[in-house]
Amino acid sequence: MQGAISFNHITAGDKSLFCPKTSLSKSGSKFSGFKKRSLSLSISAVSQNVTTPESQDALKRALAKQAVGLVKSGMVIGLGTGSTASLAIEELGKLIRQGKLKDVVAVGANYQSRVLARQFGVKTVDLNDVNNIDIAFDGVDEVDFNKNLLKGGGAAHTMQKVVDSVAKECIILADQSKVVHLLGSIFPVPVEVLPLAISPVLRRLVTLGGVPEIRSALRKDGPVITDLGNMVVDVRYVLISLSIVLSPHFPNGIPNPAQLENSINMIPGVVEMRLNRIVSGIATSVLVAIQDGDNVMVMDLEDYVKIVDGRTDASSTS
Ligand SMILES: O=C(CO)[C@H](O)[C@H](O)COP(=O)(O)O
Repeated sequence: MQGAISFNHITAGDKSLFCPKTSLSKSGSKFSGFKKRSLSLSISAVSQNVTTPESQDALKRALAKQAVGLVKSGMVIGLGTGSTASLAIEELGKLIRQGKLKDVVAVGANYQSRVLARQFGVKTVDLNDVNNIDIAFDGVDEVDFNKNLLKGGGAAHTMQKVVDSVAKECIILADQSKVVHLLGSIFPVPVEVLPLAISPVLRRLVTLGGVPEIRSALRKDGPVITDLGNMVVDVRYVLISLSIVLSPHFPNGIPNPAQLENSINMIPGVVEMRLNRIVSGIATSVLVAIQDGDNVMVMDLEDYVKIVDGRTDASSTS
């Protein structure tokens, strides 16, 4: 059947999870311990929209469970920030409390992950106390089909990038609402900036074609100040909507994330922005969770893209 892909059915706890037959890990051990049976997935699953916060939470929970299933005793784990990474920390804590994992320590990228780790019984160490990180888990605001990542919705991207890049393996957890054709389609690009350099940086961002806005805090007057004491500027690339002429399907978004990341990170006063895929010891894996009727499925981004491509072919031939 065109657009269909074969999956293994994985049962984990009280939820039904699914994953593709392809392994996510070079070690090939990712899905050990799960019960498998075969399943055929219709392309209709990827066209469903995640519309309720409840269904999105279910996808994030499934991603979290899948991710911590990769952890082995004795590992050093990198903890990202955001609601998805927080669920992974909670699930990791459960496995440690149940005695299924021993001697696991974690490096939290930010205050949020360190606080949650302590709350859920995950021992934390400083990044400077470890020689390497075995696996890092992190959420994402947008991910494109080439694993380019737009992060920083929680103003935490600078240290996340450091932790993720130190990790031998970095697993990005994306519910299906996060997968986009072009980065910047939904979210602005967050740039962490030294407060004393804010004006010159804003001017340079404008010359690069962006429309920058200093991020304001919600429950504090004035700007968001990051864990590192800096400001965050959110940049929209409305001018890039000129790409509508070249690419009518993607009226907005960033055609070349690596180039834009390099240009912005070269501006003096910019601490960090994060668009480009992470190049670490082992290539980043992106797990995507999708809703298929009552079931939640978790798969590699590559397999998700295959399904989307199937949908494209099917509609273009109908
Ligand atoms: O980059 C981040 C924080 O700076 C988060 O990973 C990103 O915002 C995703 O968050 P969530 O899992 O809550 O959707």
